[in-house]
Amino acid sequence: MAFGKGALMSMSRGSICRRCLLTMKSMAGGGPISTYAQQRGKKTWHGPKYQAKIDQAQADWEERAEKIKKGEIQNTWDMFVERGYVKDTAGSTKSGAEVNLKCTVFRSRLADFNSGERSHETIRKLMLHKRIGAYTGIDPTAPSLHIGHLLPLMPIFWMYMHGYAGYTLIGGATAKIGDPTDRLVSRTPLKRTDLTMNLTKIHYQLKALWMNVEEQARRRGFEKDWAWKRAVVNNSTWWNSLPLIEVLKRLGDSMRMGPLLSRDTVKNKMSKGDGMSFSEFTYPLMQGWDWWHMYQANGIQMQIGGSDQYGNIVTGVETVKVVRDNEPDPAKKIEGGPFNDPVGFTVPLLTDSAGVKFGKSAGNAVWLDRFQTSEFDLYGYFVRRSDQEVEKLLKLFTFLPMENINEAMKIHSENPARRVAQHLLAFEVVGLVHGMNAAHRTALNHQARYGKQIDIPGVTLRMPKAATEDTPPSILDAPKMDMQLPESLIMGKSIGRILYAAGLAKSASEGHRLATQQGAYIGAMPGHKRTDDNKVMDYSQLSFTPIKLWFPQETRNYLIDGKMLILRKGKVQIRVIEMVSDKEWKESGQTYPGEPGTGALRMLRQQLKMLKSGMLTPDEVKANLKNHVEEEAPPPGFMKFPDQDSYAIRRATQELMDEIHQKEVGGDSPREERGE
Ligand SMILES: Nc1ncnc2c1ncn2[C@@H]1O[C@H](COP(=O)(O)OP(=O)(O)OP(=O)(O)O)[C@@H](O)[C@H]1O
Ligand SMILES: N[C@@H](Cc1ccc(O)cc1)C(=O)O
Repeated sequence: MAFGKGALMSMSRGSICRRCLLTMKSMAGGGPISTYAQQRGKKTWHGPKYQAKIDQAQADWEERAEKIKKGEIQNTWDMFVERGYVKDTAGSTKSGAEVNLKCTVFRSRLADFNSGERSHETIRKLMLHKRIGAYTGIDPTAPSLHIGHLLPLMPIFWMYMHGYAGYTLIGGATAKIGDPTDRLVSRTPLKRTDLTMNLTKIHYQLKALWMNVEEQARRRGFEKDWAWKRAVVNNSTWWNSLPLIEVLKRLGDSMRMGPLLSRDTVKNKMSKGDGMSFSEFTYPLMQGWDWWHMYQANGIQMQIGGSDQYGNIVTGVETVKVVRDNEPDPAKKIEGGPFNDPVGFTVPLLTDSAGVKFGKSAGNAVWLDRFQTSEFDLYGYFVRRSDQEVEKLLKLFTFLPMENINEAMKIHSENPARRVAQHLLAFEVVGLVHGMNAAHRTALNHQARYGKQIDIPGVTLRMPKAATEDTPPSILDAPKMDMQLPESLIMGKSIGRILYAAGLAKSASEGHRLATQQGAYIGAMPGHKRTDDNKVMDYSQLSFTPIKLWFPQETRNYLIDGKMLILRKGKVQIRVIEMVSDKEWKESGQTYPGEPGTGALRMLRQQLKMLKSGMLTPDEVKANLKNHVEEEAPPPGFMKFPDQDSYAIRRATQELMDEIHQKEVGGDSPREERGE
């Protein structure tokens, strides 16, 4: 929240002390519009238009709080409790008593907070008064999110739809250490290329999820306004440039060893497990520092996690307060107190039928990546849930209002065998994870496969239009991101050919065009110059730089760990390419577009051979070629192949056409007639 003149004037009603003024400003502005600079009272001036937006957002928030108080709308926190999202809460108001309540205007609001009350109540009031920001973090220790991750993400998504800031964090830095929580044996260190692959895939998965959240918000009638804020962040962004001395001074001096050593994870791992490394021991402090970073930079005052994260969240609350209160520069100090203290909560753990936490470590994950768990299987998983748990899951995993859930459960109870509630749940989850088109398509596929009419309350199933060439590529139906390509291509061929082979261009020449027009990107440090030694992307932090037309031998400079290349076209078409030896490539039986001796060229030569030997007639050859030839009518005596740009293909086509001509009409071939 900035100190525009207008805001200051409108704030000057009553006698507000400076500290309360600051608190009030951050309270109303909160997540999206209050930053560390602003909370610590640094005056930033905005233009009148921007200021008007801020004032409007603040007025809307206060109006909303009034409506909640009158019982006209529900406090978001109460909704969380009602739907079963809240397991344990963290953060208390003890420091609230320290706030100086001299001013008259603000006293009543601050008085809402009682010193030492339960964090549950504090959060409720905080969410009433302040547009806070919240985050949940995920370490990219697997190549996909799974349905267990959706659980802490759901309250983040709900908060976004209700006007709070929703942040999703990828732990590029923390994944290098590995969270030791609840483990007796340390995690196997991730290979650098695996970490890069995982974080690239999870980054785009989260982006797709957020797009679907927007779709769900529209579906449910939430009106998006200027103050809504969401983000996908990676903690490598700050850890890669954070001096150790700053962490030790701001945090290390004040954190006491006693409480850290007495944590169950530490005690158990040391006494019953394989011991604890120093970096594992500091993991919760890293997570806490993440929170501090986003607290001061983005107004993120809340952290949400699965119930196994409770200890880390409690340590995080402490970390944020300690680092905040250790600010040596008085001008930068952020006030403590009920409006500014960090709070958090955990969601219950989603378990399988044997009561085991769903997750990658337990090996029972249901993945959100459609190439790991198909849309059909994800739908099927939710259709199979029992009658006892379906209502609970509808509350947790859908944005359906409670009235709709109650109504659906009523219809369900009339004939449970039809599994109406389960189909509603499956339809909504597939809609959230893969988009509404996928939800309709998958439900209809289920209907066709099992031959039973599916009834989903409030939904008329429709087959979505198939994507066409002209439909802009969407992140939701993007092809598989990870692929392999052989060394001879990556190390020896032009970048245009590589783009073609990776499926990012329709032909090698389009690949070249992309490279000359800088329409494609490579995973690399941004803004490098041709002479830079270190162009390679940091393996824990995704960064892109436009591809230029370079010599084939240049591509090797961009290989991550000598064997991985990341390419991007547009915003969402990504390929994470593992370079394999030519021998491995051959053994795998794969081919890539434009591969010498494969595809069109090989087929053309084969057909020519068989035509010449009389094994095939000209009509048979034409029929065989049909699928390979481009749609548009070719000029007479000529066939157009998609990758005709290649000289070899052009030549082979011509030879074949000549042979067909000779066989059909005899005499000279068109080429000979033309004297070529
Ligand atoms: N089954 C689950 N139920 C609820 N929350 C979960 C579940 N699985 C993961 N989470 C939460 O998702 C967030 C990220 O979890 P994390 O990256 O540790 O995934 P994970 O699959 O639990 O990993 P691992 O099994 O390796 O510990 C954490 O807040 C975690 O508590
Ligand atoms: N420790 C969390 C992931 C996480 C990482 C960094 C954070 O800031 C927050 C959460 C987990 O393993 O589940």
